[in-house]
Amino acid sequence: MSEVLLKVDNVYKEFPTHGKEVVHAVDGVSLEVFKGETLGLVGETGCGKSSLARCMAHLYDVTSGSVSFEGTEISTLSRRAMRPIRREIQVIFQDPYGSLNPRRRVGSIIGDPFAIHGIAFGNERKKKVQELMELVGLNPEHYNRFPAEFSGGQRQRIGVARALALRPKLIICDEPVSALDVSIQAQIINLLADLQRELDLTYVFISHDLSVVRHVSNRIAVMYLGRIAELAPTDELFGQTRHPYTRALLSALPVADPDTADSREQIILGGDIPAATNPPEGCRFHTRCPKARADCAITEPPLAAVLDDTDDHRTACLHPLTLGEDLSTAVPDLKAS
Ligand SMILES: Nc1ncnc2c1ncn2[C@@H]1O[C@H](COP(=O)(O)OP(=O)(O)OP(=O)(O)O)[C@@H](O)[C@H]1O
Repeated sequence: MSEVLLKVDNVYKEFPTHGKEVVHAVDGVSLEVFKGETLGLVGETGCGKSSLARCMAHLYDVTSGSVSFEGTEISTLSRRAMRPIRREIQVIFQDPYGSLNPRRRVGSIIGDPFAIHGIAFGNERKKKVQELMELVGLNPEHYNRFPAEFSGGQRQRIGVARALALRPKLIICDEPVSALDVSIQAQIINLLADLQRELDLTYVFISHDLSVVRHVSNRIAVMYLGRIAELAPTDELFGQTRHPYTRALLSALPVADPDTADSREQIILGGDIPAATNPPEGCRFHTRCPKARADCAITEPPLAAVLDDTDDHRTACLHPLTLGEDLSTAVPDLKAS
C-alpha cells in the first residue's frame, strides 16, 4: 500500500466578488498524493488548478474541508504553527520572470529560504546556495548576477533551486514550463525528474497541457470547473479513458502518426465553460456532455471507484461504460452537441 503524503478531503475554495456572487474555484475536491509519485493535475484555464495547489500548500485558507500532510491537519494552522511544515512543502510557479525580483542577485534570491528560516549565515549560506546552483545546472560563479542576465530556462532553474533549499518532501509545480520554449521545457522536465530520483521528492505537477502531464505523471487528475472529473494512473487514463470530458481533451491532442489521426474520433464540445460564479447543479460537466442524462443535472453520476473496489485509485463518471451511445434519456438540448 502506497504511503499517503498529502490528503485533500472535500476541499472548497470560494472567492468573494465585488457583487453578491461568489467564485467557486475549488468545489469539493478529495484526493491523495502518494509518497514518491508525480500526480499530474490537468484542466482548462480557470478550472481551479492553481487555487487547489495553493490550498494544498496552505498558501490559501480553505473555505471548508481539510488538507493534511503526513497525517497532520494543516489547513487550519496559523502561520507560526505552519512554519516547520512550510519547509516540507514548496511551490514552483509558472512565471520565472515575474517570480524573481529583478533588483536582487540570484545568490540572495536562492538563499531566501535560509534567511527566512534562520539557517546558515555568511560564507556557509553562500556555499549552500552555490551547491544548489550546481545541483540544478547553474554555474555557481554566477552567484552575483541579476535575473535579467539569465535565460528563461535558467530563471526557472533559479526557481527550482530556491524550492529545493530546505530539502522539501513535496514540491507543487504550478505550470513550471508553460512560459518556456518547447526545447527548454524538456530540459526543465528532465531536471525535475532527475531531482526526484536523487532527492526522493514527491510532485504535484500542474499543467493545462495534457501531453506534458502525461510525460511526467504516475497518476493524473483531470479537473473541470472546480471538481475532479477523472483520476487514474496515467496509462489507464490514456488506455481506458472513462470520463467524456477526458475523452474530449484527449481527442484534441496532436498525434505523431497520421494513420492514427485519421481513425481517431474528434470530440468537439458544444457551448462554453459555465461561469465559476454559477456552476451547474449535479454533474458540473452535464451542460456540455455528449453522454449526459436527465439525472446528471440533479446528481453527480456514480464514480468508478465506488463500483469497482479493486480499483480504488480511480475516479470517473461511468456513463460511457454503462450507457454506450444510448442518449435516449439525455437532456433534449444536449443531443445536438
Ligand atoms: N484571488 C482570486 N480572487 C477571485 N477569483 C479568483 C482568484 N483566484 C482565482 N480566481 C478565480 O477562480 C477560478 C479558478 O482560478 P484558478 O487560477 O485556480 O484556475 P486555473 O485552472 O489555475 O487557471 P489557469 O490555468 O488560467 O491558471 C477562476 O474563475 C478565477 O477567475
